[in-house]
Amino acid sequence: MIYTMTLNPALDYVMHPLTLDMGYTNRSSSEELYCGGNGINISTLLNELDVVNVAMGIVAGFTGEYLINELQDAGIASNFVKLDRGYTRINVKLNGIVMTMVNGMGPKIPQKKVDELLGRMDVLQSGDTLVLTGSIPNSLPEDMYNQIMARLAGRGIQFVVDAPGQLLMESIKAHPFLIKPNNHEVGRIFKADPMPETPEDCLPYAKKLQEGGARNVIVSCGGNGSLLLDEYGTEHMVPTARVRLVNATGAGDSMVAGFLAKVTRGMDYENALIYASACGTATAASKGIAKRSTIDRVVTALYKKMGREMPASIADDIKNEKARAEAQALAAEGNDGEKQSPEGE
Ligand SMILES: O=P(O)(O)OC[C@@]1(O)O[C@H](CO)[C@@H](O)[C@@H]1O
Repeated sequence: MIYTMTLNPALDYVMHPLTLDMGYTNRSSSEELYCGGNGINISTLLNELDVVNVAMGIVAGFTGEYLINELQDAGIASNFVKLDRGYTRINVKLNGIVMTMVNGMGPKIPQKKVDELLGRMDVLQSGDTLVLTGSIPNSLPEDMYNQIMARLAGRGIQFVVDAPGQLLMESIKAHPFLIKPNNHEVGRIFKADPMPETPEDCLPYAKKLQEGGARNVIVSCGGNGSLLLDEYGTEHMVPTARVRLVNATGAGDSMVAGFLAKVTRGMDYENALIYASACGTATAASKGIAKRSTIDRVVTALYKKMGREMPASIADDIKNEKARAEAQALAAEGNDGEKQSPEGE
């Protein structure tokens, strides 16, 4: 079973301002509200790929209630500790000509709620995967991820960490199965000058992260593709399919979800990376986290661009999903027909 941990979840309020003038009232042309926070995005995409998972974390207030209800409606199992005060943050994403984000700080978390969360994690068993991702609220210790991994150490649980800067460097000491920084994060960690932009540029830094303890290191490089330095020392580099950018929020999380969805079902690392890259691109081309139909389209385009044959398991999956969607559309048409018939009896 895959568990995702979001210590500081959010509702992502995406606004589309036509202009953005600091110091003036700006008007948005449309808005959307999504459940967010890295772990929740990963759970959402795993669910889209029919991978059963549990979203864990800490929520508060009316925004936390909304989040839990939305996850439930989407069929995602959740196990969140509820705070007695405060509210889950609302992160504002201003999606104009350039993307500007203002992420909230999140509620204050008392120690007794941290203890409750740690206690709930005792359900994890050998063979489970725990994804630790996203920022840690100010009121929690900086080494929170390490505390969690230390508590669960020796139980045969695989850890995946996607965290910024020092948090990531601390986490790799626990030998996580996978980490996934992006090229800029890697550049900042190692004070690289110039910034690494391509998978090739990132390779020396991925090696350092592996030397520090991480087993598999994926570095995403936006439109320049991605790199996986796997635990056997093999380097995999994959380009990105070309799409029209709609909203990059959650693209990195979608990569992690796509990779896990495939490796936990036994796929080799190279093809899992290609699939992961397609999931990230599909989300960048979507409003919110990508739907299955977009992922299937992007993954097909990416294999074509690479001039490679798609593994049979992915091709079959796409065929089955297409047949399911067509059957569903037909059934819906049938229902509409019934409703429209004026006096059916
Ligand atoms: O403030 P953090 O925890 O660093 O990042 C949170 C966040 O920006 O990351 C996700 C995208 O990865 C969004 O859903 C969410 O708003």
